[in-house]
Amino acid sequence: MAGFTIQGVSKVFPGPPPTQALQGINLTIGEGEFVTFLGPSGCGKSTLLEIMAGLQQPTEGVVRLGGEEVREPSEKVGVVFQDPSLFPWRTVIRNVELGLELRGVPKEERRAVAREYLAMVGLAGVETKYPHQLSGGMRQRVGIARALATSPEVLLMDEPFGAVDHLTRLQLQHDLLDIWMRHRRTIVFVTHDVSEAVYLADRVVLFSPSPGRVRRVWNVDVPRPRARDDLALVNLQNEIYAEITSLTAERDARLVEGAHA
Ligand SMILES: Nc1ncnc2c1ncn2[C@@H]1O[C@H](COP(=O)(O)OP(=O)(O)OP(=O)(O)O)[C@@H](O)[C@H]1O
Repeated sequence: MAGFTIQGVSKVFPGPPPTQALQGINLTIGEGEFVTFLGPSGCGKSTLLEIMAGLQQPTEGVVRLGGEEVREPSEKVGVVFQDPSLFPWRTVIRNVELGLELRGVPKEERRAVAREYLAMVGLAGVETKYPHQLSGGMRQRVGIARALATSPEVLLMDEPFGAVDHLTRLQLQHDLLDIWMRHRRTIVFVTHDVSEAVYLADRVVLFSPSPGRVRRVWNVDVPRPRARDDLALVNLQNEIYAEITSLTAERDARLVEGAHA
């Protein structure tokens, strides 16, 4: 397993006009740690996650995974996006075994692994169905099983539960924690939802926008399994809401200043 070291990472998207998506990000994520990235829209959470996945290059700075510089996508990293992007013409099990198939793993072996991960995400019995026959929550579980099937050391998740209904989302959070507690892979999870960020994480990183910077980091020192109404979690949520309110007020004040300049 491996952790990340993010040193002086900035990202400018060329224009016109150029957009400074990230500026001076320094962050260390420990091996086996569960970290959530939180922040208002446009503060660079997805951009940083994509740089960590090797899908984008930083303009400045470096990201290391287990000491090695991340320059391109690697087998060590599994990625789950909001849209699981399953292939509609492949059955559920053939979607899950895709990564193993691309690596040339023999059919019997990859099928057994895919079956195991489908069972792990609570989907035993739907192997031969097609994606359109599943609910949104089930499709997202297939996406998670597919990411896990290649045994990555790290799971990077970008709003993976953003498109499912509230009750399904709570269940998926519970199941993800269950998987994490059994396998202790490093997980970095992007969300807009303060309660989700706090419930899941060992540490919550709040970003501020224009340009994206780390605003504040909180340790969530609450043992698992956690009750969602645990007083310490609720107090932490309130503290984070207050910080988001103040960063939004600061941004609005800057906009007004800019308009009067
Ligand atoms: N490919 C791109 N080209 C140009 N600008 C981009 C590109 N990708 C992102 N940006 C800009 O970079 C900034 C950060 O975007 P990013 O998607 O990383 O933010 P985010 O915090 O993940 O937002 P959201 O929560 O809405 O998904 C935004 O201003 C966005 O418009």
